[in-house]
Amino acid sequence: MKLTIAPLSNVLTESLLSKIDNKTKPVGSLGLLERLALQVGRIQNTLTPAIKHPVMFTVAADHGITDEGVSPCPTDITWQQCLNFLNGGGGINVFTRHAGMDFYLVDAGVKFTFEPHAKLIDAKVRFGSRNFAKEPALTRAECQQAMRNGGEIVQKVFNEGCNTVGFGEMGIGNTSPASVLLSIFAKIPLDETVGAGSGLDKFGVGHKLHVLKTAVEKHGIPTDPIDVLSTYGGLEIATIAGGMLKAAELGMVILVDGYITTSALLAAHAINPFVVDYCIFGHQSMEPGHKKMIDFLGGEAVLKLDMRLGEGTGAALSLHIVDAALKFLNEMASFEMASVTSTTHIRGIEKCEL
Ligand SMILES: O=C(O)c1ccc[n+]([C@@H]2O[C@H](COP(=O)([O-])O)[C@@H](O)[C@H]2O)c1
Ligand SMILES: Cc1cc2nc[nH]c2cc1C
Repeated sequence: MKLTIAPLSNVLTESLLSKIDNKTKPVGSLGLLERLALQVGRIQNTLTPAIKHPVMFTVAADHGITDEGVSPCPTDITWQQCLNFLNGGGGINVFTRHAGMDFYLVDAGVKFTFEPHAKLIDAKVRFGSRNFAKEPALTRAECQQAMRNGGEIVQKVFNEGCNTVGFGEMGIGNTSPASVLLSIFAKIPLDETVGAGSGLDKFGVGHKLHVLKTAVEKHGIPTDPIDVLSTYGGLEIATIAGGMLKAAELGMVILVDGYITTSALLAAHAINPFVVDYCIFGHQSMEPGHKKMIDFLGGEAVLKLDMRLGEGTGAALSLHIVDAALKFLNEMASFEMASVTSTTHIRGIEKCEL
């Protein structure tokens, strides 16, 4: 994979900060909205950033590790939910419509043969990953193919005028690979990364932890990030990682969803750390490891809504806030325009009395 991701330029940082500080408000009073406006302004290298033709990719795949009883859900739910998405009835359909985002379901490796559909992108590498309790989940070639596929789907929407891409996923069992990736990339013991996923009880979580520990003892910890992703990852995770790297290379804004999507970012970050500069963490999921991922990557979540659905739902919801951040930057009056006495020379909350 070609790696030409530029770190964010500082050329406009001072001008953006001064534009933000000159809005008719106490300095810093729009909090995270100010940080988002600055970040997107720097990503797009403009004082008037804007979201254009935002697209959500919900990437789906099945996981051989479900043979070990690590999920409370039947694996058929993966393909059944995919059909639900294609019919427009999933949570992600509702929230992408609400956010004015285009939606695509990407089949990276579902154990099902779908009929062609306008909203379906066929990027199937194989019918599910292998059971990594027994053998590596993917070959390196399969993993790299999935990453290339992710890059290609992003390139296509970019060519069509999209500058903001959201990633979400669907895949029964995929909190297991996500927990292993968190443990390996952030160097956190598995005991602290494994959680309930889609709803395991404490005995189920104990079993999942045992399965994952045994698997990591068997295969060890590869030094190359693509080998980590091949051994323990999944096809949707690899596809998303490749998509994120391409989106950053193209200077796009990346909306990151929950636990599994962020595990893909951990892999992408291990390949090129600058990818994170382009990422907005849509929400902080209820899966306890998600906060650890965001902290490790030095990010902050836009929303905290006690959600743990995945699909891209948290990323889609966060677009409203990102949009509001860009609107204040573009539309709010400056002190000069509104003939309001400027307080921008006053730094520190205690002195900002408007
Ligand atoms: O996005 C999250 O933070 C999240 C947290 C827990 C579960 N999920 C969803 O639940 C499924 C995986 O859960 P599990 O228990 O089967 O590993 C998968 O389809 C995910 O979209 C998603
Ligand atoms: C119904 C259902 C919907 C989902 N969406 C993402 N993961 C899911 C898991 C289940 C079980």
